[in-house]
Amino acid sequence: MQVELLAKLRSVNPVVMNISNFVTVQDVANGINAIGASPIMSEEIKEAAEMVQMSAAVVLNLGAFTDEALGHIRQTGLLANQLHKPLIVDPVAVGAVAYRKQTVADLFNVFHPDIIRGNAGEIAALADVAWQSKGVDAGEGHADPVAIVKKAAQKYQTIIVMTGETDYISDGKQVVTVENNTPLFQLHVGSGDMLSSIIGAFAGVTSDYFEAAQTAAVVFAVAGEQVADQLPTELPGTFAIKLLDQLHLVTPETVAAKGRIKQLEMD
Ligand SMILES: Nc1ncnc2c1ncn2[C@@H]1O[C@H](COP(=O)(O)OP(=O)(O)OP(=O)(O)O)[C@@H](O)[C@H]1O
Ligand SMILES: Cc1ncsc1CCO
Ligand SMILES: [Mg+2]
Repeated sequence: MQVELLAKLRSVNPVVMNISNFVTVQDVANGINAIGASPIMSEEIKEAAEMVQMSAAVVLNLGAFTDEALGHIRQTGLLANQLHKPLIVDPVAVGAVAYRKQTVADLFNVFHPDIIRGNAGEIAALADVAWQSKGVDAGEGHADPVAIVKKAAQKYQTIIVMTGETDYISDGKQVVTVENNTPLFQLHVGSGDMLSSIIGAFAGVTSDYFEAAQTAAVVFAVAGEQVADQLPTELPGTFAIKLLDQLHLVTPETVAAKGRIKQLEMD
């Protein structure tokens, strides 16, 4: 983890292009803005080339796409690869809906994601590991998270961020964990979507995507934990508002002091 990346992000203010979902689009745009990057959302294929070109990173959220949108998603992913822009994919509910799993497999035949961010149910599904996903939520499973995240990273030759009570981040060889967090994240629909796009913001200011993914995960988790510490009880609405505030206020020094990030020993 390089906390200095947070200062760099804020000085560069990278443009992050998103194909988002209608459920969480506002939170995602505000999350990108609050951390110190510049969001732009797109729904039109005719602007894809120009918009990918002007962006520092591209995030494809597969939360609620139509058949028509798939052409745009496909083209944008392909352009991101061709123009060497970091490409982040959030494979929402890919463990719960077979159509989505097939769609993601088809998309990954067209373009290559540099980073995939999902919950345990989503990453287990991508890794072909048995798991009981539940809608957009992680659901239940017993497989070893370290094995899942490594298998997914190896299968797709990419960086995987698997979020949950502990976040697991792997490049297929190494695995890093982030233990900060608060259950309040789960009471706010779109916490994961926000993180996926914030990962894009970090990947927009470094060519080391493993580093970008780890730093984004720990910054986001520390900000959420700081908010939870200020609340007298579980207040999901207040949490959502204050999370935006804290993404803006959180400093590299606080993240360095409070971040519980560990590199696991691999055999
Ligand atoms: N049980 C938990 N306890 C604490 N923090 C959690 C827990 N589950 C997830 N988180 C944190 O919540 C954030 C979002 O991750 P999550 O796994 O919930 O994504 P998601 O399921 O895709 O969310 P969404 O679909 O609402 O966008 C991450 O920062 C993650 O670390
Ligand atoms: C609830 C929900 N449904 C489709 S996308 C979404 C937001 C979480 O990704
Ligand atoms: Mg999600």
